[in-house]
Amino acid sequence: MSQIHVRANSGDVAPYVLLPGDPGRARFIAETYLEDVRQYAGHRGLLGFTGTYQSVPISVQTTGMGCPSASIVAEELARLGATHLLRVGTCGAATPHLAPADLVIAMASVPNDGTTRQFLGGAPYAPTASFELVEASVSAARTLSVPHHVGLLMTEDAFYASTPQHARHWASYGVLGFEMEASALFLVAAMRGIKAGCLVTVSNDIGDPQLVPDEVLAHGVDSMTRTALETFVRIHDGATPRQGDRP
Ligand SMILES: O=P(O)(O)O[C@H]1O[C@H](CO)[C@@H](O)[C@H]1O
Ligand SMILES: O=c1cc[nH]c(=O)[nH]1
Repeated sequence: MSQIHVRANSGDVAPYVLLPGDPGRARFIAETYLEDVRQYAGHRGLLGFTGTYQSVPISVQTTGMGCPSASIVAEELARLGATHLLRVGTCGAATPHLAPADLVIAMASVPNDGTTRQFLGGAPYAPTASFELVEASVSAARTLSVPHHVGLLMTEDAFYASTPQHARHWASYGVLGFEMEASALFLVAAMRGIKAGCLVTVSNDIGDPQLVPDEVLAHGVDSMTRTALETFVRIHDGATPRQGDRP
């Protein structure tokens, strides 16, 4: 049955789904890295594509910006049979330790957003990435020689509310970068019994409207995407019995 927002049917979406916020990035990833691609959704600009990477079926689904949209997409993907969701996004750096286009592999995200608050009724909760996805992402980044940081993000609603002072305050608690979807993806995945992870590349400093130069960000998106695809290959290979494995 087609979902209300992600207008796809069961069988359209692969178990492994990359989640960019930006529909342009979804199309770019699908057309650049996947083979045998077909677009399965486009309603409301939530472009979705399925293809293969090294023979592993993989989808790329736009989340849109912010937790309300990302939580809808995650819920509908779970209903469509997705088992592993891996965000491929951008973040604002909270600390000078992060350079432009650096890769961050999230372990968890501070939920400074209204969507998780509504789901949880205000109860305290720590939205956390799947260890399987974190471990496979770190391993993939190491193999591909992609420099990376592993740690805490903050998810927020109001892009323009954050200031450098706010960022430095949260950096003193270990927050590396700010973005707008991870907390809801981690929570919805936990509620649905599926796995979620989040990779982000640094597009700017918090409170600084200056984006990193296009060619630098393109390099960050490429490194992040290759890391994400290799992550899914590892998980798929680990889950698929090879010849000689015991039944
Ligand atoms: O580049 P994406 O994946 O959209 O991610 C970040 O960029 C948007 C804000 O500019 C928010 O969606 C934020 O999370
Ligand atoms: O949420 C975000 C994403 C990228 N850059 C920011 O400053 N904030």
